[in-house]
Amino acid sequence: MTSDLNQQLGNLSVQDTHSASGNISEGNGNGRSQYVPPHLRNSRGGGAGAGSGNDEGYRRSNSYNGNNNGYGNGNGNGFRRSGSGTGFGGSSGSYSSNGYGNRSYSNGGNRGGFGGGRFGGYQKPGVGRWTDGKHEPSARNESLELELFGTSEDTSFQSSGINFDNYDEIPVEASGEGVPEPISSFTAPPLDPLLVENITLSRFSKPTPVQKYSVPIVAGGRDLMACAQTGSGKTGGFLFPVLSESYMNGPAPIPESHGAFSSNKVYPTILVMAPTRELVSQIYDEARKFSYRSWVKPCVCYGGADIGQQIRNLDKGCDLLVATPGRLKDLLERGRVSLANIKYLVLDEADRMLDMGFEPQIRHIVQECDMPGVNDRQTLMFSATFPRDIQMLARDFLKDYIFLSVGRVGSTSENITQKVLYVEDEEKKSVLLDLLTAGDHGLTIIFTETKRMADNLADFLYDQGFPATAIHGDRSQYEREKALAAFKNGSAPILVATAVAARGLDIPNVAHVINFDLPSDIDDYVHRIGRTGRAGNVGIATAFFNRNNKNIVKGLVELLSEANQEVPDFLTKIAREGSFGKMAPGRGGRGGSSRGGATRDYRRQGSSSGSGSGWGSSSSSAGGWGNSSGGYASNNGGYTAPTPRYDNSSYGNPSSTNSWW
Ligand SMILES: Nc1ncnc2c1ncn2[C@@H]1O[C@H](COP(=O)(O)OP(=O)(O)OP(=O)(O)O)[C@@H](O)[C@H]1O
Repeated sequence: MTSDLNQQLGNLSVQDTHSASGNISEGNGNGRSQYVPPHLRNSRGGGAGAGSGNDEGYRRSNSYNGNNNGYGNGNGNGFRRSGSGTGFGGSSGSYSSNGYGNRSYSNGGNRGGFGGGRFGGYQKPGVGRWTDGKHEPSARNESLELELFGTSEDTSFQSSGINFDNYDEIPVEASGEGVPEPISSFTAPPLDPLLVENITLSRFSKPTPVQKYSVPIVAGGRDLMACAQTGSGKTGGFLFPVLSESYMNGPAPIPESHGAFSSNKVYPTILVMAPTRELVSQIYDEARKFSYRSWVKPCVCYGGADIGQQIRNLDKGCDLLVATPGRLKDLLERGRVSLANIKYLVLDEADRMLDMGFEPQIRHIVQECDMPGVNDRQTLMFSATFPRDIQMLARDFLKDYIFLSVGRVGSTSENITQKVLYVEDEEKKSVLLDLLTAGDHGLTIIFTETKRMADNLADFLYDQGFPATAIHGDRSQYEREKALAAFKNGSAPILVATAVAARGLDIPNVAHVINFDLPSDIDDYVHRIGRTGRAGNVGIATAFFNRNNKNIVKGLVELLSEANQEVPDFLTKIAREGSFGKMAPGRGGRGGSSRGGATRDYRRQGSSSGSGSGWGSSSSSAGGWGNSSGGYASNNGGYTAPTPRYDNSSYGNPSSTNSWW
């Protein structure tokens, strides 16, 4: 695949030139020679047979009502998520909502009959219980297993790739007092046997580095801030230990002050917060797998969806709540959720949540509601990037924590072959078409900076005969789910996305990520390209760079170098051009210097790492780049210190007034 790309890029002749125009559309001899670049169409008297032949002709409005394009509708299921995986707890209407799993019936702190005797012995398939201080897993259920775990042939499930074992080579740094020894395999003990069975059903044969460390850290009662490369199993990194411990220890008793029969309120043991709907849905799907047959019932809540339905699902019981902060705040205000029993608080993509302006909601949820204080819960933060200022903020949420970094903080996986092309804005569509035409890369995600451009580009590609769909914050939840489903099932193998799809999404077979527009923050680049090259699979990331992206050039050069990727000459040259002190700080800007030093465990700044693993000195390349108190990089490269880069007015998703997403 990589050699295909190289050949393809060679044909494009854009690597080392500042002008990619002119001959790109001609003479690549790849079977789409009739294609005329859109920006040249008028001058050439219209399209030569490809697509609609006019730039104005992007037929589709934002509404995407689905009847003019066949976007992914080949499967006849109307893009609805299949019942599997997103059933919100999925029980049929036959359960009464009161008391089903309601811990107010528990006895002496033990979870009451979750599906147990209170229903004449009926136990919902795949749902265990905690009775009299003991965990009673349910019997196995073949059809549910098939739904949750699929088969090894099923390509809609991510399987680990040829480079999976290479994760073991990545240097790990764990700082903090008393770091426990990592585990080396999924065994019981130390893991709970039921969890090990579920891991086996998931066809995971050995833990990734972040999982190896997180299991004993959490088992030892410690808090954790974990930073590991995209696609390296962070979700399991928090789910495995918190589920395992929960299976062994059961739920906490409901505080007496809450009354014995506080109906209509759930008391989850585990709370996972993440920034976007798609991500919380995905975490929920994973939680369903690993909580199979256990007493732990997962639920998911996010904005933009019917809150009534979510409340009805909560009423059926909720032990592990996965939520976006905005919706959770709403549910807390309505008195439907109590956090009094939280033993484990997980913040996934923590830096992004703060970046998006979620900090007030998160602080409210964590510090001003009824959640146990920092000393009475365990708190885990996970991301592939941890800017220094986010680490500083974490001081309020974590206690005596272990800072774990697998590889250099914010680094990209070597499983991703990165290419940077110099492409002027007006030439991007041409180059994109040639890239898409020249290779069959499987599923491709194309990132744009604005929602408008995402729509525009999806329409353009569609008109050019490329089945594309779009996902961004202005689309309804239904449209977003529909687009993702069409992308996943391959009926629209090109997804044009804004940053809303940049984080956490784990879609099998994404072979190519194209940064049509580069982000203004290098961390965002790291997450975007991380949609490919996951779980040891290989992938390609191509970026269109021009002088408008100068603000991230230094971070980009550093990233490419440390991931052993080719650094094009034009990039090195621009990076040397010297005026960077004035520019937006890119990665380091949210708290400091450049990529290197600013992002290690801030508690150890200036000390040596002690890992002896080539992890090296800390703040090597500050270079007057950024400043330690700097604000967020704004879209246009200026500083706008206190303002969140994204407005989160609706579901914690950037608002429609902000054209970014
Ligand atoms: N131990 C394992 N063995 C095999 N596959 C695994 C293992 N752990 C996780 N995976 C798979 O690897 C893929 C990536 O995992 P995950 O989504 O947790 O990555 P991540 O580190 O959270 O990435 P991101 O930073 O993008 O959120 C998933 O498909 C997951 O099922």
